[in-house]
Amino acid sequence: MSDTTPSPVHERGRLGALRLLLPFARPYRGLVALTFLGALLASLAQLAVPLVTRAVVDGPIARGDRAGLVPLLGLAFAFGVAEAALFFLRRWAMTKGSLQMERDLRDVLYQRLQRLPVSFHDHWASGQLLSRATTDVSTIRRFIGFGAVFLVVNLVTCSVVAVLLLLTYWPLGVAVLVTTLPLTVFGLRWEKDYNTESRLVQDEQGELTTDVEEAVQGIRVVKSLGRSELVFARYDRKALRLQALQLSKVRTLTKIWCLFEFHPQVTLAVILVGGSLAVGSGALTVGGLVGFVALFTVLLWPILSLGFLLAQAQEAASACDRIGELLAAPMTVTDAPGVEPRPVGTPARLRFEGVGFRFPGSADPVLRHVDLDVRPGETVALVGATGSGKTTLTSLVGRLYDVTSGRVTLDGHDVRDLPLAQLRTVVATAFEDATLFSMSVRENLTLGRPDAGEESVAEALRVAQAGFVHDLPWGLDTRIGEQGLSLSGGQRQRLALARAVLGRPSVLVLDDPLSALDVHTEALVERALREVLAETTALVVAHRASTVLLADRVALLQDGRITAVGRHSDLLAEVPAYRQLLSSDAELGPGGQQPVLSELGSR
Ligand SMILES: Nc1ncnc2c1ncn2[C@@H]1O[C@H](COP(=O)(O)OP(=O)(O)OP(=O)(O)O)[C@@H](O)[C@H]1O
Repeated sequence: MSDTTPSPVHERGRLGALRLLLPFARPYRGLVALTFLGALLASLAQLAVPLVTRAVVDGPIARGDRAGLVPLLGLAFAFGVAEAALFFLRRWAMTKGSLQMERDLRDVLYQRLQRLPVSFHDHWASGQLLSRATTDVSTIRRFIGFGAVFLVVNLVTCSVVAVLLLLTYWPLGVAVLVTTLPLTVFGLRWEKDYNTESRLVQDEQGELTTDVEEAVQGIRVVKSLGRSELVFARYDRKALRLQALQLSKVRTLTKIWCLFEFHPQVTLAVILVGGSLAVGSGALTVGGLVGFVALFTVLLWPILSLGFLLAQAQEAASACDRIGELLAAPMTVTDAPGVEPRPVGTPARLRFEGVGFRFPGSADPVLRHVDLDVRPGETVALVGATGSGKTTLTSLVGRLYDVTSGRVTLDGHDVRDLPLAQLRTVVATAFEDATLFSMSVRENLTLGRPDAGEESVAEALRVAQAGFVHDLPWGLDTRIGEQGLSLSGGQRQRLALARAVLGRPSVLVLDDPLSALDVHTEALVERALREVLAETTALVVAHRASTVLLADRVALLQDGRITAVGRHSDLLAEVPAYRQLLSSDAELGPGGQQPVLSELGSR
């Protein structure tokens, strides 16, 4: 997997990136509305208490009217009960809505990752994708389940309180508003820094995730090379960098919090001094001052929490930015508009017509003017030096990549004119690197053909000589470990082969499928495979001389061009490059391959 290509940290988005969440919130607008309504009404109920307090001080207390206290205290109690009920409503609606939105976001992201083309995955480190699909989604859920609501509610509360303060005694109200100016100026500046730092931290977390994933997946290589310490040192350097970035982020956050902590103390001092003077001069009643202070105390939590909530919003915005990059990545391999299934026979005719291919971002094409006609029922072996483009050519059949010039056809239909679902049913591929999933053997086998019956499964297992699965503890229902690591390389390869031949596809693409088998098993698999190959069209990448023997014809690929096609005995006799390739293969290969080569000459 190559390095990631996260977008550079820049001004893009900032809080505007949160717009990404709007389509996810739309289906739950009822719950969202209830959440905001509950939170707003609860805040207003809370605001009523200082107003009642002022009425109590200036009314019954000032007049010594005990009986007048009762209705006012009853009113305060009613507001308290209402606040509690609204709190419950808000928590219920908020939790339900945010968890549903989180699930939707996860689903959309997962589907997108599945549908993005292989060329996208070639350029993105898996750790970056993992951290976006897990950490970033959780960050967003925390924000929509808490921060978003209180950010809005607290801002509304602040505005309402500001108006009430101005109405209570406007000179003091203006003084309070003036003290918020530094809060706004510094807050906005640091918020910008925090945005940049959040993004850097999240990207670095993705890098670390990639390192952990690669170290775990490649544990055998690392151990056998004795490079654990080197790998750890590399990881530690990144961990240190993450720590430094986090420290810098915390420094900015601390500055923001200090500002928001310090502000209310200064403002309270201003209120007490100014308020006392106003009461002394008779411009304000004692009840008015008590109410003013009580109103201001209602503001304390909204102001104190604003720093934390803005930080949470910034992190969520960075997470939206990062997830947005995945959702906006171009879907290059898709169904053309209006494609309909077309008749494709079994076996089908596979043709490469003037095919050229260049990897995105590469200067030179890997394949040039490839013409190859594989007749129905024929098996063609692709032979070529390492890096000559064999795997790339086979990837074009099932549209893992799309040709950049020319076309690939099945029974005369351009593969791009077939629906992907149909194409990937009629074309089956077994890769050299046999990937199995954490599922039962049966689920792994029937992944591409969920409707395959017992008979087909048994037949596929026979062809791939994979009868060993019946000896597993629960037979076909045995769950195999992550990526099938609990099986040997040869066993995994045989299961992957069985998966490909299951259901007799119209075209079978085998990318050196027998490389991990011992000579004896290889011979058994080949014998059974011949039966399958007789009934299907097949393109087989062959590195080993013995695999070539499965084919009716051989195509020699050199530097992205097909330079010779023919029976392998003819090529052996007439094409020096072919002869050289196979003989160097034999010289480099184990001694066990020598007899196979002598067999080659006789065919
Ligand atoms: N995702 C990719 N992005 C850019 N270049 C790539 C990518 N995958 C392969 N290549 C390049 O394309 C060329 C052909 O690769 P390919 O894997 O098709 O060769 P191959 O003939 O199958 O090799 P081998 O026999 O070693 O499997 C190589 O030069 C390789 O470096």
